Amino acid sequence: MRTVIFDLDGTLADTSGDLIAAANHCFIGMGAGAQLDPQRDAATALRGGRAMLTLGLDRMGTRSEAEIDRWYPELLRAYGDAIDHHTVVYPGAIAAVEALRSAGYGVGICTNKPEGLAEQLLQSLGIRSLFGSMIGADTLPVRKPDPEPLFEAIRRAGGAPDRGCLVGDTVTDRETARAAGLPSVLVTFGPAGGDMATLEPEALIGHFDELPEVVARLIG
Ligand SMILES: O=C(O)COP(=O)(O)O
Ligand SMILES: [Mg+2]
Repeated sequence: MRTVIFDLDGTLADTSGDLIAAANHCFIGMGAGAQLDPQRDAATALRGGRAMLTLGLDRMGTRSEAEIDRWYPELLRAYGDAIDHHTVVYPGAIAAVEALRSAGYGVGICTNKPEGLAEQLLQSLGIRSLFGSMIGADTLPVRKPDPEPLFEAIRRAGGAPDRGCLVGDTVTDRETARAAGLPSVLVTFGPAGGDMATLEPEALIGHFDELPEVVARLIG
């Protein structure tokens, strides 16, 4: 079976608002006040918790790996407590996934969010059952850009590892697909959308309406 694997943050859903709220909770806990702005820092948020802590601690002038390690668990805890207050699925994402399923493709998720939080978010958005597989950052001993989580997401969705593609929003997704020898589709509707073309993916989409046709062209 041909399979389409999706990244989660910044691809299927705009999770930046809840991620930034969790990071700002940490900076307030450090006594420094909110450091990240939901609009201006959205692209950093979509690169994950450690990227947000790095940026905020840089602004405070107190960045260290030890401080990032110390606050990362608290960030995840705060995020899990309010995971779906601001988060929205991108326009057309559900319809595109349903169209791919109807056309006979397997669909799954490969994210660098911890698996438990990714499951919680997908459940609360009501979209978990659309996907035949879900591989998170800690599901396997390795994470993206290692190709193995992508291969495993394809296998668990019932597909063949040499007949799939990855839809994502960052250089990490591009590198994962390249390492797997599979085509990537990058979305341009997110906060870093303007930079996607420089990564030279096999395809770019500005709206999910374009995805079924692009997938058919790339993997048949
Ligand atoms: O949390 C992250 O590091 C990014 O998550 P993603 O892989 O779903 O974009
Ligand atoms: Mg992403």
